[in-house]
Amino acid sequence: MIAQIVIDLKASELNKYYDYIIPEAMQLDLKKGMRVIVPFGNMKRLGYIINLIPESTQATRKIEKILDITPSIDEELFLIADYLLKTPFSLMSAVYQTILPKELLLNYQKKITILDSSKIDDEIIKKFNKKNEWILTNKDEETFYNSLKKLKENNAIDITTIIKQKEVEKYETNYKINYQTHEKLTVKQQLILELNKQEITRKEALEILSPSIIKSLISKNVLIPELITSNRAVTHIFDLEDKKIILNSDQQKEYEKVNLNKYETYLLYGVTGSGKTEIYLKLIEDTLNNHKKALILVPEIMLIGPFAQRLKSKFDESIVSILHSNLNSGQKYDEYQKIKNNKAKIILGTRSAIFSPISDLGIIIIDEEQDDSYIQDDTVSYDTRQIAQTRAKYHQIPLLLGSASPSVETFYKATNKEYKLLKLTKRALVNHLPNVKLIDMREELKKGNLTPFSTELKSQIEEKLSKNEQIILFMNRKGYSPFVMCRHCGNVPKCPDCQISLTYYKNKNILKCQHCGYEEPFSKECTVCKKNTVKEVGVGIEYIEQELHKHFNAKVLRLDADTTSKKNSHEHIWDDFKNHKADILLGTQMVAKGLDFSNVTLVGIIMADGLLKVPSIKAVEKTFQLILQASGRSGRSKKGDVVIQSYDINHYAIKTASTLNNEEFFKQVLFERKIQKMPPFKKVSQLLIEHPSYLKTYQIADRIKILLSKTMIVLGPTPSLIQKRDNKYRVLLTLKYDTIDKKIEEEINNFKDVETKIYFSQFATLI
Ligand SMILES: Nc1ncnc2c1ncn2[C@@H]1O[C@H](COP(=O)(O)OP(=O)(O)OP(=O)(O)O)[C@@H](O)[C@H]1O
Ligand SMILES: [Zn+2]
Repeated sequence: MIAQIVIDLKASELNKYYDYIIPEAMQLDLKKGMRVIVPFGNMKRLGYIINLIPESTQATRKIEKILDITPSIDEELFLIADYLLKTPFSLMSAVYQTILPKELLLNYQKKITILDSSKIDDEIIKKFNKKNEWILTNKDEETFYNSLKKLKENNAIDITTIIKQKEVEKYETNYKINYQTHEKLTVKQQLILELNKQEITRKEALEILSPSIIKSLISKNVLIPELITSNRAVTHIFDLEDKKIILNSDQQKEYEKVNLNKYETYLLYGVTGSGKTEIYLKLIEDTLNNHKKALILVPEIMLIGPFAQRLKSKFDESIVSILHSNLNSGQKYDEYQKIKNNKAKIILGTRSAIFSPISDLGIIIIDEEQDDSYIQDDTVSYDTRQIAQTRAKYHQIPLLLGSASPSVETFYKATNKEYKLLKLTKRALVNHLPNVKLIDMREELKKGNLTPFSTELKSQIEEKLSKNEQIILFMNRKGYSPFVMCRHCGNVPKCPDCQISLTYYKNKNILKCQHCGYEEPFSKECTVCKKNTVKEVGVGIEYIEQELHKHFNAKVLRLDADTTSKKNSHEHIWDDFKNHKADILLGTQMVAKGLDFSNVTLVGIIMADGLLKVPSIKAVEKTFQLILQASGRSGRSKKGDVVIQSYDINHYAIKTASTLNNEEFFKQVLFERKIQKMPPFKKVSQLLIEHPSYLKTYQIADRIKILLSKTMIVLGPTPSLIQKRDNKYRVLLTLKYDTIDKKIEEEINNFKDVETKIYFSQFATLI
């Protein structure tokens, strides 16, 4: 028997199957979808078994080791992989890496051992440890590549590959306490018997006893150690709540339209605060009663806490599994095992949880379906909603997309009956949507108001504070100011890699690139003219925070990427604000959606038009959605207000959002998209072409344009926002089409060489 294998190495030249002989002894155990170790060139590598075939003339080498007891890639994951591989330029190895949890991938290390030390230079000898071994770091591999190659040829050293699974089960020690002892114990040793417990973890024991006492207790057979698998469970800081809710008649009517035994995509389109979550919970309950499992996706970590609280309060905590990027790899591994072993019945996670190995899946719910974070546009690119459809179809179950401001594409499909539309038009706890005021900030300037708060917003903040009600302020610009400039010569410090202006952070006194994270210390001295005249331009969230303290006597919590880098910080901020430990929550888009604080009666959107200026084909759509979502945080259980500040009050996205008029927005945006040949009418992708010569970059782009124009609309070439990077010029082509053939990949690859790099962005997210 022969196995066709994809090797775990990301390179387009290796993007094919390799045939390997299956040794006699493995024939019974080996199955399609298992991970194995194979020799590849002069190294060892992880491989995925894609096919088993009777014979092959290509196969000369043997599989060395099987890593799985049951296949890691099952029938359903293969289906998803096939789907992902239809996208041009997707690599097999990258696709399998994406659909499997990272914790199942392997770490490769090269180990050098000395065969003949007389042939080796001192500089290299120094690198070896006492055991005469040297484990290469990535840097070592680069630096010493040539010398090591020579030494190997001269038989001075041997090179072997060590392969380790990145994460494995963790064990810890538990002690059983033996009360039947006849040993004489000291006073301190006696402590353990006063606990009145059958067993104790080593950690707990160490809190009351010293290691030496524990040791002597073990020798006296009072403590009996045993190894248990440690549970690196995800912990929460919130308390469980006791909320019993009966669906109101509107909710009940829409809930009943969902058929759990049939594949169908639904859009639950309900105004903010209409109680979509309650419908989800009811459907999850029904799914569990059917002995099936539920998968729920939320767009960002901020929403995990609130949702986990609802789930864990309503259902048995132990059947809920949680997956997001803020978990450490041990926790992820344990959650993955919990799902694989069928212990988890409800799986709540962010984007990549869509690939969780769930058998007997009964429903998939995607909350805030309009959110961009459901799209990954990297080496592997996918729209989570489409993967969810593939899974729902496979299991013949419903996919429920929920939103108060659906994406234009989803809304279009729902109105064309491709999706079933469920609608909630009223809030659950109050009779009205909030009262919205749109403020023209140009008028404020004319009146001489130079603060970031309009007179209206200021007086509303004062009023709410005096009533002890809470306020959410939304500001989508990070840092203290979006850039700094020398007032003398006009120089603007830029990122050396991306050529994008650096954002100023006053607290840390640094300049930082929003694109790649590059940082440098801020200095008032201009690098060009050497005068001390560098100053900030424009305002960001840090500045707003400082101004809030200046103008109001209120406790402020800030929620953005910079205040949430620590573990559980999202949950702390959410919990603190919920318990009224602060009056004002100031944040980026993290505060805009999904959150349900009953005491918030005012939402202020500091700079609504700033959203329009984001370089994205979806800027208009996103502006509308974010304003509508943010407004929706106000007045959810008592009368509420919203103040939207903007320098451009006439743009239709801002106008329709300020009247909470989704229908009018969709009418206008669909009209515009139709003329512009944009989604949902055409698909839009991009190609990025990079070359060291300016002229050549454009020439190549033009030739590709001519080639592709036979089958699609091609716009460009236009310079990318990051015009030059790593000494290469960058230009973009925009492609508009109905379907794209994987074959264009081959044609375009013909243009690639050592100097020419070409990248494909399926969802046109390159800048
Ligand atoms: N039938 C009901 N009876 C009592 N309270 C309800 C009911 N339905 C919803 N609620 C309450 O109304 C509030 C809003 O509900 P929920 O957070 O589910 O809204 P949502 O539709 O998800 O809103 P958003 O889109 O703004 O996130 C919650 O506090 C919820 O507990
Ligand atoms: Zn950068």
